[in-house]
Amino acid sequence: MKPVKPVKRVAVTGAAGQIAYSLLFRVARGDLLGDDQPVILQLLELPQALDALRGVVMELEDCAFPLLQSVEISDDPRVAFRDVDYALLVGSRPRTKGMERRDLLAANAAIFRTQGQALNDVASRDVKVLVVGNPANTNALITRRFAPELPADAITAMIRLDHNRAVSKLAARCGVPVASVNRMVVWGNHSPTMYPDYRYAQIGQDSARALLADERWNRDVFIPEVARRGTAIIEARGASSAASAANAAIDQMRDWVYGSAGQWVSMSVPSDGSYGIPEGLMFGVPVICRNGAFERVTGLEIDALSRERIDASVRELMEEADAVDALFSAGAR
Ligand SMILES: NC(=O)C1=CN([C@@H]2O[C@H](COP(=O)(O)OP(=O)(O)OC[C@H]3O[C@@H](n4cnc5c(N)ncnc54)[C@H](O)[C@@H]3O)[C@@H](O)[C@H]2O)C=CC1
Ligand SMILES: O=C([O-])CC(=O)C(=O)O
Repeated sequence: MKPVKPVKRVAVTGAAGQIAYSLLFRVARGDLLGDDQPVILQLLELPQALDALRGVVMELEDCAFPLLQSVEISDDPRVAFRDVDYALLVGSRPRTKGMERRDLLAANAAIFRTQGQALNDVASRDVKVLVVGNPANTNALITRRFAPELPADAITAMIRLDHNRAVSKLAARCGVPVASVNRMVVWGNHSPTMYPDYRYAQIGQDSARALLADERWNRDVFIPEVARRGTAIIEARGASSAASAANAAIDQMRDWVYGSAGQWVSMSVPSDGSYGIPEGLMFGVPVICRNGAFERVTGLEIDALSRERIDASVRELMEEADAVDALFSAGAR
């Protein structure tokens, strides 16, 4: 038996929602932090969802997870975030048919301002925060803006679901196992402007692009279908992706904590100004995780298509950032 480590506190917001219904059970059984890491779950919900959340807690209890030390619930972020080591910010309003993520901006700006302030004031100084709730990149920008005392790289947004979708699609097209694909990149916003980019992808030791040599499939199938996959799932299921989103949240946070074993993974992180992405913008880029930190992959060539796609996401995120500025300067403070 492995030695038992000191307990870690994991906050999850939107804990009575559909993503959390997949996420919490996997965190409690060790999929996030490992099978020798005891956890305390600190769950945040809106007051009207606390009864439903009590039902979820009963189910967690009924699993008798050996690693789950306790579960606390609250409708106050200053309680739910106290001393947390990891925070998964899932709670917000999901997009429904016909809505784009930008439509959700105003409602969510207030939520992520309050939660940013609470993290700033009461979370562990080493906290790692992953924003899942849409519009994820801009919600993360707001969280970061209101948590100025946390380290610059403490807050990331999720683009791992798009990364996983891109890996899966490329593997299927090439008829290879997903595990043989490395160096996939998804740039930009978690929205239809994202840019899934397999120019550097490897299948085993080989270049995917050399193996595939199908630029038409790239432009007409791969990029649009990965970018619109969330919409396709809403249309098919009548609800937005949940189990795959929870899985991606675990993948992104686990790699951040324990490392990506030399693999490139995509994460939305504050831009350092490289690749022509304005500094500070929360933008999907390739990183390698090691020693509890992410390192941006540098020096990739940006060709004409890549420039066009990256610039589209930059424009969209700049517009969202301007809209947030306008909201806060119009009295939301
Ligand atoms: N970044 C990504 O790749 C993905 C993001 N999403 C987004 O994740 C979010 C959650 O999705 P679902 O779980 O399906 O939604 P859901 O509607 O099933 O659950 C959301 C939960 O959040 C709660 N909530 C709302 N405001 C809150 C607040 N201020 N504090 C605490 N809890 C709050 C609600 O009461 C609800 O229980 C949505 O914004 C969705 O669009 C979904 C899939 C992928
Ligand atoms: O599209 C949505 O609203 C849900 C989502 O983010 C995804 O599945 O990628």
